[in-house]
Amino acid sequence: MLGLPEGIRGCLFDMDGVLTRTATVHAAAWKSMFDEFLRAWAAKTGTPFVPFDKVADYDRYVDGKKRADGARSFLRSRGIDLPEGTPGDPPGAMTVQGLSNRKNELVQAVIERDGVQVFPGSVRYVDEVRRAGLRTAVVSSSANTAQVLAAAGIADRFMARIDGVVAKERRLAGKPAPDMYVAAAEALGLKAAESAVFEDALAGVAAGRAGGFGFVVGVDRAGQADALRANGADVVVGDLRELLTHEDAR
Ligand SMILES: O=P(O)(O)OC[C@H]1O[C@@H](O)[C@H](O)[C@@H](O)[C@@H]1O
Repeated sequence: MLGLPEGIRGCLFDMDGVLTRTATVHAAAWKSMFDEFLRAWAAKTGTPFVPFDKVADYDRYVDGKKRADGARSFLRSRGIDLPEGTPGDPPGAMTVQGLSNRKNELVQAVIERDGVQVFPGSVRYVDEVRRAGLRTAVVSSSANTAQVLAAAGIADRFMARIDGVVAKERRLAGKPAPDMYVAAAEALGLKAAESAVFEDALAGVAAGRAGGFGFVVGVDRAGQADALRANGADVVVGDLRELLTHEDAR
């Protein structure tokens, strides 16, 4: 048993923090990039340097969102209005795109250096889902999704992938809008009501609720179970293995 309601025929998995241990890599990269920037900004404007909080600021403004959306959202929280710039801006330039490029440089360096670890309970769960004949997709805001899935060795477990690259090509709104999840259900030939969403980010469970999905599973890796519920999770687990009955989980 998969711990899902009757009528669910497909599972839509977020990647960073649900399938792979990469949410912490992203959080650390956001912190390095923003702290470099905030120091320079404080010096330039003669204001105090207040560092990026890897837990509170990450969860509230950045987690689960497309890269530039996360950058804009955090800067807005500090009342900082930077020009948008262009995707070719040098990493670290004082534009939304320049800061986003710097963050990506840091993430890619860590992934190349350290590789990618999976959550074994999640891989086990995906395997049980497939064994039960349900369809599977990955829905990640990350433009590095293909690379991360390949490095983790789990790419072939998913029938569809809607990620940051696809969202850009198809002009899909990012999480918390439901559009990426809706596109994934469509790619699997399913209705939202027949699909379950698996998410560790507040923006992600909000997307699941907004899209009217059949079930939204919040995966609590950061001690934010109540916030996951408040934003749209029907159930919250610490690890996907908890959804399996004892028999399956052996
Ligand atoms: O910068 P990338 O790899 O395109 O990823 C964008 C976002 O992808 C999300 O999956 C992560 O939760 C965020 O932390 C990350 O910033």
